[in-house]
Amino acid sequence: MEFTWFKGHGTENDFVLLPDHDGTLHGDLDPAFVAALCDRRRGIGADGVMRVVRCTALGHNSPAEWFMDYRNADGSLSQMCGNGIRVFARHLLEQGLVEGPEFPIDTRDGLKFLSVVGDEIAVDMGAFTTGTHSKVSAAGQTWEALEVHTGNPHAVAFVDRVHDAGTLLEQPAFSESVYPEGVNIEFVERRGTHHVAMRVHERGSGETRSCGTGACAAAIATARADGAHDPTEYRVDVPGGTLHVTVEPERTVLRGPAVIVAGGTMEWRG
Ligand SMILES: N[C@@H](CCC[C@H](N)C(=O)O)C(=O)O
Repeated sequence: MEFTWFKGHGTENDFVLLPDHDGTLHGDLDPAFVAALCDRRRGIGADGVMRVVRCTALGHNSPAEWFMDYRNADGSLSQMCGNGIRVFARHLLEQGLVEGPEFPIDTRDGLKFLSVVGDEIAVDMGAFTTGTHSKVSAAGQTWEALEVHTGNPHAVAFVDRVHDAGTLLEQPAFSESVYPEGVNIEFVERRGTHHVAMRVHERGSGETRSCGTGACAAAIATARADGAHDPTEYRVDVPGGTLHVTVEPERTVLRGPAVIVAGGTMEWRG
């Protein structure tokens, strides 16, 4: 198989982009191929793959021209990726496929609005919901975690130090009755006023260096603990850099760096 590909990241949450403007590639993107592509030893290496496809090619009647078809490193689908969509937006801008500085992109979680803010890209993530508390465990410790949905499911646990979560090489334990479809788990440490640090174990990808929907979930849980009602911006430090999340009563806006670092054509022989 021959592909055009690009590689990009947002705070080191990294992705392979596969342009498939007219939607001919879909049948080839089986989970085993995606997992091989994302493998850091036998593939290009990434936390996820994004197929860049026109909404019309999918038969979607959308105000957006482009659809982000997102897959995790194990080949599973997710509804939304906050860093991925910002990298996807950078790709569209660099390739002249959209006119900036503001434009929509469609996702499995619906339409998202992107904007260029200086060197960074922001995404209006839209509505979120919070739910129940349940327990998560890692490195021999157990914490209460708040259920937050930012397009995909999250469990947010406040810890003394992000280091307390241990190596995160294994899946932290979580409540399968609360999260029957799996969950992204954030370990969040308070650093100061409107400032937290976060590590994340992502559903379908393991520990990653950042997670945009996770940063929003962490900021939502922190705003809730702070009793914040007005729009409040939180700084979220992740191992791969820094994200900013504005929490409003009905929605969040995520902002941070998003870059394309390589691209070319490949003949896949894996
Ligand atoms: N890294 C992403 C989230 C990707 C999807 C997630 N692993 C899931 O399965 O829901 C982000 O930046 O939001």
